[in-house]
Amino acid sequence: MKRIFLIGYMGAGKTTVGKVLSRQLGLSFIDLDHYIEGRYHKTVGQLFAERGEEAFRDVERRMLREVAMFEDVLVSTGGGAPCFFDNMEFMNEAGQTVYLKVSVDELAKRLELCKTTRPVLKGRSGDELRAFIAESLEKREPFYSKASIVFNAEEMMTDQDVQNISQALATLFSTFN
Ligand SMILES: Nc1ncnc2c1ncn2[C@@H]1O[C@H](COP(=O)(O)OP(=O)(O)O)[C@@H](O)[C@H]1O
Ligand SMILES: O=C(O)C1=C[C@@H](OP(=O)(O)O)[C@@H](O)[C@H](O)C1
Ligand SMILES: [Mg+2]
Repeated sequence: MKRIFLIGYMGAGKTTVGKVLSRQLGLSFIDLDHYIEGRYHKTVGQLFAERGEEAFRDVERRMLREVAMFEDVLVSTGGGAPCFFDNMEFMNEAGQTVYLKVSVDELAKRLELCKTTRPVLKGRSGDELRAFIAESLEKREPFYSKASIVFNAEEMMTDQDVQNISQALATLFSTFN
């Protein structure tokens, strides 16, 4: 039985890479944000606006435990998920965690283009956006770095990169199973 959690900052590519990697590994794919949106019939933006971040984190915590009941699955989490409650320890016990690591400059570049769907970044741009990313990434890094595998995701993932992650995961699974 395989269960993988992709973690990392907003814009690291968890949703994008997760889809490809799950196919490569023959696993079902779940994006935790999309799962929450389906269960609550609301977007993440609406949940933040209507209930606030604290309530969203509680929903996220519960939905993470729900998807972790599934077997042979790859779960792409939201960027904040590993950094609240004991979620990171929980994921490490439930499966293998893979941190997609990307620099502040690259994240700022990517997120400038797709920040509207991310309530945490609302109203920030340019230097302010970059400074916000730098500060929050520093706080989150200690959680992310508890992952079983840290992968440099600075550049657009090539097929070879996906192969490399798959290979590293296969080695880990053979160690643990
Ligand atoms: N490896 C990558 N290299 C360059 N851009 C990427 C990469 N992965 C994702 N992107 C782009 O970055 C943005 C955020 O990707 P997404 O998969 O939604 O990230 P996350 O789920 O980690 O927040 C998207 O516009 C996507 O096209
Ligand atoms: O980092 C965060 O606090 C968040 C990341 C988002 O997911 P992505 O990392 O997929 O953008 C989403 O869960 C929500 O907007 C909050
Ligand atoms: Mg995502």
